[in-house]
Formats: sequence, structure tokens, C-alpha cells
Amino acid sequence: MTERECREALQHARRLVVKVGTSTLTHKTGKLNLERMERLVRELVDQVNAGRQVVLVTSGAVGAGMGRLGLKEKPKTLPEKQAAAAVGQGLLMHMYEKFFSDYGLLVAQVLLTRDDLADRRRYLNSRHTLATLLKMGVVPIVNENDTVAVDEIRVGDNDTLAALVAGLVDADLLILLTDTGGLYTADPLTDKGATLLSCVTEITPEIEALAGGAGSTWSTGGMATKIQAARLVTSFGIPMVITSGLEGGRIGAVLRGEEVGTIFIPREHRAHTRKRWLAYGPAPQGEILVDAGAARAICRNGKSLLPGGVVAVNGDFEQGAIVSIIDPNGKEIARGMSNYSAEAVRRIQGRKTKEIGEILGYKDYDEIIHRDNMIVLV
Ligand SMILES: Nc1ncnc2c1ncn2[C@@H]1O[C@H](COP(=O)(O)OP(=O)(O)O)[C@@H](O)[C@H]1O
Ligand SMILES: N[C@@H](CCC(=O)OP(=O)(O)O)C(=O)O
Repeated sequence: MTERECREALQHARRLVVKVGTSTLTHKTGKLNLERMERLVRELVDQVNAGRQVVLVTSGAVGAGMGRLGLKEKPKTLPEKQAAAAVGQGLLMHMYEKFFSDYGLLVAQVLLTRDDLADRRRYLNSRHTLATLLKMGVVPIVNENDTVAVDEIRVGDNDTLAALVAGLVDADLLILLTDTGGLYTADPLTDKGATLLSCVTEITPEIEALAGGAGSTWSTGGMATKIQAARLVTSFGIPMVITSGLEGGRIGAVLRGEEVGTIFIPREHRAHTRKRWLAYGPAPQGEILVDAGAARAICRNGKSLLPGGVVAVNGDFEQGAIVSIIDPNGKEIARGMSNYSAEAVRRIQGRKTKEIGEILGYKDYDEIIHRDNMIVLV
């Protein structure tokens, strides 16, 4: 798909996920920037009035909490951060509630952690709740549940959370609003010669190398997490645009198909929701290392993983476990559900499919991971 085709198709986007960063929502003091917040709300309500459904993923709880508590430095310990988030989340919701109701819409607070999405039942439950809210005309306002989340169960940054939510609600588009115009050839804060990339068709190591860290004191992740979000969401078949939240009107411009910000072109096909869940899912329980031929077959041709392409297995997992597929460069290229245990894969690795029965004494499947149970991540 070309950039023009992709941008033009955005005019028909019906369900949007818009993520707004701390850098847009807060002043340097950490206090909320009410002018920007109100403008954002007005623009979102306008999209709802035009017949679209909107999910807002908002950052700013930690920043706003710090501002309200009068703290000058970013908290270092987790309990301090969580305390700040607990203060700030209330403030954020109070202001959103006020602004959205001024423009005639109801909002709902949805606080998620990785755990909620990794567990299949909770994932489906969150999906139903969000769909119901959207059907009722309510705007779900999502943030990570910072107050209770410890590192092991956190998503960790809201760019990734927004990508997961876009997949969860089956969005047609994800927009990330930040304090730069999009993805530049270098960090525009420090490199005045940096130029804007209007389109990314493939997330190559060169693209990843462009991304620097966070620009403002209270933000998390910078461009690196935005690229990670793009990788995830385009693998779901959903386009993503990074654009400025500092200037108004960008959401409308994106939805009119105008050339603003940086667009990330999705893969051709929408991934099935069960496949998407694999990408969120429980931490992989092992790794299957594959050769270059198998990596190519999986990434380029959408093939299943057969024993012949496997060169090694790391970890000890049972049949049905979620595992990572690693290419010869050590990169995770896909994730999927293994039809065989780690021990069985070790025994059949590098062998022909027709030999499986002979080696193991049984053959439940031809493939180690069937393509229907696999999500490609590159
Ligand atoms: N190649 C790049 N292009 C654009 N911005 C970049 C790049 N590399 C690093 N950045 C930084 O990323 C910042 C945006 O990310 P972040 O501070 O996390 O914002 P937010 O709070 O909106 O998520 C910008 O302020 C910029 O300084
Ligand atoms: N959940 C955190 C946001 C973390 C985060 O990713 O921040 P940002 O980089 O500004 O999007 C908060 O509300 O402060």
C-alpha cells in the first residue's frame, strides 16, 4: 500500500484510538496544561459528533501528581511514583470529566495492566467492556494502573499500551500525539537539521536507530517506545500516525487524509484477534531459534514453523506454551503457540516433518507452530 492510499483510507476510519503524552498534557512544572487538554477534548468530541468512536489513552498521571504535590524531581522509587500517579490520575479524570461533559459526552475511566491483557479471559472481558462503552457513546479514557502495577505486570509505557488497546478494540487507526511533529531523522530537540519522515513502510534497524529517549521530564520512553508501538500495531494490520499534540487541528487533518506527521503503513491484512492476543500475551515461556530460511518463510511468506528450520530451543515449556521465534541475528521475529513441548522440539529439530512420528512415537501436528497460532512481529 502506498502512503497516499493509506492516508486517503483514513477518511473512512470509524474507530480511533488517540494517545496523548505527558509532554502535551502538562507544563514544565508538571501541572496540567488546561488549554491543550480542553482543545484535545473538543477535537475528540467533534470526531464523535461526526460519527466516529474514540478511545483516549492518556498519560500525565505521574506528571500531574508531581505537579500537584509540588515535587520538583521525578520520583525515583516505585512507591513514590505510584503515590504521585494516585494523586494525578484523579486530577486528570476530574478535568477530562469536566471538559467532556461541557461538550456533552460521558467518559469512563479504564485502568489496565499487562496482566489484564495477558490473561485470555481478562483480555476478552476488557474487550467486551470497551465495546459496550463505545456502543453507549461513552469515551473510554485509558491509562496504565500505575498505582498498583509492579514492574512484572506493567506495560511500562503508554505508547505500547495504546498499541495494545488499538488491537483490543479493533481500531481502524492509532494516533500518537506528542511534542514533536512526528518521527524525525534525529531528535529535533538536539539536532536542528533533523527532517520529518512523512511515511514509514517497514520498521528496519535504521528506523529504530533514529529514535531517541524522552523529551520532557515526566515522559517515558521517547520515540523508542513509539516505534515499538508502531511495530506492534502495524503487525495487527492497523495504521499509526505520530503527530503534534502541541498544535491544534492535527487529528482532523489526519482524518481528512492530509499529509501531517509520520504515518506507519500496516501490513496488508488485519490479524485475527486471537493472533493479536499472542503478542500481548503472557511472557513467552521459551525460545525457538530458527535458521535464515525459516525466518524468511515466516516473515515474508506467512508460513508455519516446521521442524526442519529449527536450530535450537531455549527454556523448558509444555505443549501449548507461548514461545518466541528468534532469527539468526537474535531478534524475536514472531510469537506463537507451540504444538510440541521444548523437549519434543529438541528431538525433532532440523528433521523432516515425515520423521516426527518415528522420532517421538506420535505425531499430533506437522508444524511446530501453525501460522494461525502465530503473530509475526517484524
Ligand atoms: N527521531 C526522533 N524524532 C522525533 N522525536 C524524537 C526523536 N528521537 C527522540 N525524540 C524525542 O522524543 C520526544 C517525544 O517522546 P516523549 O518525551 O516520550 O513524549 P510523550 O510524553 O508525548 O510520549 C520528543 O520530545 C523528542 O525529544
Ligand atoms: N502511566 C504514566 C504514563 C507513562 C508514559 O508512557 O508517559 P508518556 O511518555 O508521556 O506517554 C502516567 O500516567 O504518568
